Amino acid sequence: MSGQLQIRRLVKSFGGVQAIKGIDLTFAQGELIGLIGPNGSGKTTLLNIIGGYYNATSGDVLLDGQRCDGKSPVQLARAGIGRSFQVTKVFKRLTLMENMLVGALAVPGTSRKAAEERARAVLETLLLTRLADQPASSLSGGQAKLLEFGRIMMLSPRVVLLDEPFGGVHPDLKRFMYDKIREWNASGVTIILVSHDMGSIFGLCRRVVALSYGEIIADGLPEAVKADPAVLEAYLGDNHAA
Ligand SMILES: Nc1ncnc2c1ncn2[C@@H]1O[C@H](COP(=O)(O)OP(=O)(O)OP(=O)(O)O)[C@@H](O)[C@H]1O
Repeated sequence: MSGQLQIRRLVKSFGGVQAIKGIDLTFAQGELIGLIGPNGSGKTTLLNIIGGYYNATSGDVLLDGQRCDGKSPVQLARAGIGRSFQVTKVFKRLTLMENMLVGALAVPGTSRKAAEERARAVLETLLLTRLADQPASSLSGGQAKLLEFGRIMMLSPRVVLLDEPFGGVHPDLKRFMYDKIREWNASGVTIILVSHDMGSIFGLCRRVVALSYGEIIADGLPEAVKADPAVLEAYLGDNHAA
């Protein structure tokens, strides 16, 4: 299994709001794509559909030729899709260690002992060891982001979907996350990064897709997208026009 994603004529409506308006995109295995756009442009909705959390109103998403539809987090983990959320979704009443094991143990053939050892090593790199046996409800926002990132590190992902992964994270650990993202990418993992932190997007990604009101307004090399008049207009609106 590789990690190729194909999005075809995708539409997502919430009542009268069309959040995604019929978009087509193909991401090759091993691409590291930055997904940008002003607030409400459809970035999180697109990740939620790719990750199986929302069903599309029409159109489809294929992962290595197979539709990914309405799957549970455990099924997603098994399929090799790692995901972080804009509003973190850690299991608050479980300990950090238990959180780390949830997805990892869903992968067939994983022994508990090996998973625990790996989880301890990952928690250590994220400076969360002393909290391993605490409930996740005790974490700060930045630490919860790190725990989600750690859960992805427990899988051997082929696709990683990151929605604002750096919010509130200490700069040293942010650098660690950058390194890990580059390492995943170098080993052929397909990564989609949604972030309002343009330094991260333009520092990490070799392809940037810009959305506005549910449509693709630019798709290409970071420098070209950054200078694209439609992108400047979407972000700056009337100020830019003036
Ligand atoms: N569950 C929902 N129910 C109703 N409307 C929704 C829902 N989720 C998203 N929307 C609407 O869909 C549109 C796209 O929202 P989305 O959260 O995908 O944008 P975004 O680009 O991720 O924004 P932000 O940068 O603020 O996170 C918005 O108009 C939003 O209000």
